[in-house]
Amino acid sequence: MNPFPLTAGHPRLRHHVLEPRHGRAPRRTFVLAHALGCDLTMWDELATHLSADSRVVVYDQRGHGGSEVPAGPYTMAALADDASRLIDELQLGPVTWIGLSMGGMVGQELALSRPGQVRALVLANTTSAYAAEARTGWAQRIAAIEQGGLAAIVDGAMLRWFHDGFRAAQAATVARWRDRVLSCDTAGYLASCHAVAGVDTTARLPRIDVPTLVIAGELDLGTPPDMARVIARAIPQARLVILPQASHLSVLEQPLAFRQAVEDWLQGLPD
Ligand SMILES: O=C(O)CC1=CCC(=O)O1
Repeated sequence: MNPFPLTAGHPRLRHHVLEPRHGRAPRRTFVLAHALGCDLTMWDELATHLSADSRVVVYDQRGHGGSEVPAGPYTMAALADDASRLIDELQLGPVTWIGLSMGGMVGQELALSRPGQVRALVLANTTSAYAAEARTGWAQRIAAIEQGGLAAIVDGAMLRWFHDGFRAAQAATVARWRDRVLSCDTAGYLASCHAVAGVDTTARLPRIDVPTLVIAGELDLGTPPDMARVIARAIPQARLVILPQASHLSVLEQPLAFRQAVEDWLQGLPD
């Protein structure tokens, strides 16, 4: 566990480094980036699994979890710059990036702005842009939080994050993630909404020239499969996998299927 060693003048980011359990040199290095309103614990299960033979870094994005909350609004470029600094300062070399939702947006921006830092990408439950109607939805969400705090939006988030069957069967998990949203720093969440609402990589995606796995949840209402199709069509080396019975937080709803999709894809890549 490494607390806060990042450069003065930039937000300190809570992060953990899991070294490979087999004790030898890491096969790969992964960085895992969480969704809006979540934190690094979103990856507990996948990170444990990947660290059997690889180095895995999980971190809290600015405004989230145990990381600093600089004044907003944030931009996707700033979030990608945070990630780039983390990779540099931990001397991770080119990494395999796994990002879900906001974490996938940061992954796109990082691969575009710092191509030397990314050797492969997993973009899960994410988008490269929002249409006008969805951007209005983000403006409404921001206004609702400014008026009523995170309590005003948390139930809507649970409906987008978890499908009906999961909410019924896994009430304790849903309650835990609901609490996680409510315990977010409100200013950090709001500042991050601005970055997410402004994501805009679609026209640049053809420049991403690393192997990319695009994962969608068939029931995802926040970033539906059509958004994943746009990304997968635009990135030359992309593979698209749509997970059945998965909504927005697909790695929590379908951890085995998510992991299997990643493993199958990794098998076709060089170490
Ligand atoms: O909270 C949501 O509605 C879904 C979402 C969009 C970006 C993100 O990280 O989560």
